[in-house]
Amino acid sequence: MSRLVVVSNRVADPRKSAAGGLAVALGDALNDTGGLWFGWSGRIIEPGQSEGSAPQLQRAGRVTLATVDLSREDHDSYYLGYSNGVLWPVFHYRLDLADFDAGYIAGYRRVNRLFAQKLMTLLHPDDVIWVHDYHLIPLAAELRAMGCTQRIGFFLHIPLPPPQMLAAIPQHEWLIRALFAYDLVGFQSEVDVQHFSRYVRNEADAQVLGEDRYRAFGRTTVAQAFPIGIDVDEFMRLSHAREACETYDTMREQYSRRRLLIGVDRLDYSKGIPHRVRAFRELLKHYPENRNSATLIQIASPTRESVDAYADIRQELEGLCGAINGDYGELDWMPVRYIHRTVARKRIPGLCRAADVGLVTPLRDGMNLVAKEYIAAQNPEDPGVLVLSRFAGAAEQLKEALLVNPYDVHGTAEAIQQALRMPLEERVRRHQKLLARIREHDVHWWRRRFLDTLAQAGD
Ligand SMILES: O=P(O)(O)OC[C@H]1O[C@H](O[C@H]2O[C@H](CO)[C@@H](O)[C@H](O)[C@H]2O)[C@H](O)[C@@H](O)[C@@H]1O
Ligand SMILES: O=c1ccn([C@@H]2O[C@H](COP(=O)(O)OP(=O)(O)O)[C@@H](O)[C@H]2O)c(=O)[nH]1
Repeated sequence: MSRLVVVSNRVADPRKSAAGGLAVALGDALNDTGGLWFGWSGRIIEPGQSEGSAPQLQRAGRVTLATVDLSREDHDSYYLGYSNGVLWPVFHYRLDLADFDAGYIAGYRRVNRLFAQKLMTLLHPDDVIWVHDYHLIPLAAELRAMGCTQRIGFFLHIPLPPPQMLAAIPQHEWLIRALFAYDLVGFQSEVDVQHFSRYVRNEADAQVLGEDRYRAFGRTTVAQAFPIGIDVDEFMRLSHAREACETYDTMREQYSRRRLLIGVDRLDYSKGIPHRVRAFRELLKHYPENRNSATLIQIASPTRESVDAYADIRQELEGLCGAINGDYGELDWMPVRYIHRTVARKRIPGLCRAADVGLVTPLRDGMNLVAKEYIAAQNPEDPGVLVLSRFAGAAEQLKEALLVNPYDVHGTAEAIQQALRMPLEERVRRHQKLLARIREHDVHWWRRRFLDTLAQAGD
């Protein structure tokens, strides 16, 4: 059997918990198959420190982790600059936040070449290589230029914007051309595939060879949607572990007379947290029965703090939460509990189960695994209600959630009120359907379907 080689910017020990959907999902997928997981070590070498030449290898159960360090200059231009200052905002439809500083692209190319060079030394002839996310779009092109003939697949965890928006990136053509060095390109949702298809037909004169195959730039690739899932059984086991039960008991005890709403996100502008908090304020304003009762716990895990837009959103959110607590808080009740820390993954199921309403309202999101975790954590006999943005990739699958437009603050407040008032019978009915769907399309299904399609692509 071929060995699976996974490549992603972020690498995490799959036996330990991680914040961030990609690390969680890849850990779950690799735990199934074993293999090699290659990427950045998370360490930055400051000027004057020496850079090791070979990747560092570490055994983690059935998985070998192979990581490389990055120099400060490479980290800043490749990770903070081009990946998170250009690609992340544009791919999340935020042209206004993109920083098209010409300097970043050189670092992005350099790190992709460095990854390719280091990875080449570890490859076996029959390996199957699976590259992940926007940090590494040109990796296959670099590997091919170095003589790599193995099958290579790519999965984009974030949305692909419409062609006109993509075209705002000065290197858009180079990026899409680079995707054709892969045998298979996977997206989270059908909308993303449509955007890819429109781009390559209109901007690159691609020939469409059957439903999913495209020929352009002298190469053929297959493009399809593979919505990522969670490991439902593992998450349910986590829900019954000691830490989750303790968290659940504490929350239920503290909020026994109150209704609890939960949001769990990285503090990213794509997650729509300020819009959500405004919708919660609207709820308190228009439905006074929720005052002194409904409490929003918002976990906002720190992320990419040296990128300006992330510092701005933190300030905005802190101001908003403070204002709502000032306006509506009582001596014995604060409407918003805002926690700017990463909460250990083992605590997440207990928090979700204790909450009457799960708020997942990104302005744009590739998938959003928290939406699926919220469903998996519920008590099937008395489940909470998921309020989900129509702009999360998860909305294509989770139609029985209460779907909202997060820009419509008043409409979102109405949906929250509907969730708080929903009768038990309707909650159970919706939850059963949602649970069946996340079970059917879980993380194992995602991995199998992608790798089976990759095995056939290019035949
Ligand atoms: O590695 P970081 O810079 O700390 O960021 C964490 C991850 O964020 C993004 O996650 C995406 O992948 C999830 C799983 O497919 C998906 O549910 C979510 O919608 C995406 O935002 C990013 O794409 C990853 O590369 C980061 O590791
Ligand atoms: O404080 C936190 C915040 C998030 N997460 C986990 O990080 C992942 C976030 O994935 P998602 O796809 O929702 O969004 P991303 O952060 O990858 O954009 C989920 O598994 C969360 O349970 C966590 O363990 N602790």
